Amino acid sequence: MIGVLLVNLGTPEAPTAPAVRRYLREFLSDTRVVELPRIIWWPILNGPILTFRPARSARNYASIWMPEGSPLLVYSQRLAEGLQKYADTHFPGVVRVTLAMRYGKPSLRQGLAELRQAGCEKVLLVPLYPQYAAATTASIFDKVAEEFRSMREIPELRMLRDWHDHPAYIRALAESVKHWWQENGRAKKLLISFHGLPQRSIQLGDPYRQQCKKTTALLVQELGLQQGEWVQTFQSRFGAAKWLEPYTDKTLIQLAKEGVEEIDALCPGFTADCVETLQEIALEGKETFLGAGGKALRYIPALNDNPIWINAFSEILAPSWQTWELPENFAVSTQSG
Ligand SMILES: C=CC1=C(C)c2cc3[nH]c(cc4nc(cc5[nH]c(cc1n2)c(C)c5CCC(=O)O)C(CCC(=O)O)=C4C)c(C)c3C=C
Ligand SMILES: [Fe+2]
Ligand SMILES: [Fe+2]
Repeated sequence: MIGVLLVNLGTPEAPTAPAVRRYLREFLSDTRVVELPRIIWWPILNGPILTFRPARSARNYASIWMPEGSPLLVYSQRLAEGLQKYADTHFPGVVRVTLAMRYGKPSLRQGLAELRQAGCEKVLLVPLYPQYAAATTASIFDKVAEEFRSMREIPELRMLRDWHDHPAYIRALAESVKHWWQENGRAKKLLISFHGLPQRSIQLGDPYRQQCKKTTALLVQELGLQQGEWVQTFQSRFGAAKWLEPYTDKTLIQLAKEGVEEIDALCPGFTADCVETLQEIALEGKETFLGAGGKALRYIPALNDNPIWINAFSEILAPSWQTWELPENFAVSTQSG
């Protein structure tokens, strides 16, 4: 059996200040995420941040919480189920898909244990981030390696490091945007917003900005957009340091001032909708844009569990299954739906 371990960031267990505090404490204690010396960071984290941020952040989560739970978890889980169904149809008995979170639950330890119990000697680790950053992708790898330290027999491991320029990912994004335009109409401007990163991370060697740029270039080409019909930005600034620019919120204000009336917003770096897309862009971003004189900002949903994406993602993952010990004479086809 080949195990596919999908891993996303993690999310609070409830939209309440105590649950958000637990989540932020684990997340923001990761040295891959905040690269400051602990002697400087610890008092800031345990002082102002964990005192004031949980309540504000909990309100943001409450505004987007689903009956089934946090959108990030709900959509990631549905994606895992969709991929399992695909695998059961095209590679029966060969692939076991499960979801884990880097922070919180379901934990990476649980995910690895589940795959071991299912008899997977091979594990394909799939961080759910199309663009590589040390803060996200490498942090997942670190945690998996840490879990391995307490295991006698570790599985054979592969990692899908990133897929920022994979044709199937670009096609899925373009198709989902076109489909959305058909149903909802189309604004003259497409805002393409990625999660930000401190500028220092790029200076230290993260390929993240370059990969975001490439995703955008390929996507606008696939959509046939001309200069002026799109703009790429970075959102979710945190703390006082300089983050990647242009900032999404400042760009929204500037566009409104320039007389742009309608914007469609897409966040291609997020495979699952979450507080960063549903609250920060669809709610707060819209408020910012309208407050500056814009008329409409319409958020285009993330790929989530869109069947277009489940098929495309399977196409991205299948080569690993195919080349990684399938039963002999196993007929492989990823072409048919
Ligand atoms: C403090 C530094 C942060 C870095 C560096 C960072 C990088 C980074 N994050 C994502 C994806 C997501 N981030 C999400 C939430 C979130 N991110 C930070 C901080 C950093 N992120 C915080 C404090 C939070 C929590 C929300 C808040 O309090 O504002 C989420 C959503 C989680 C959810 O539960 O919905 C995602 C997804 C990427 C891709 C990335 C680097 C490229
Ligand atoms: Fe983040
Ligand atoms: Fe945010």
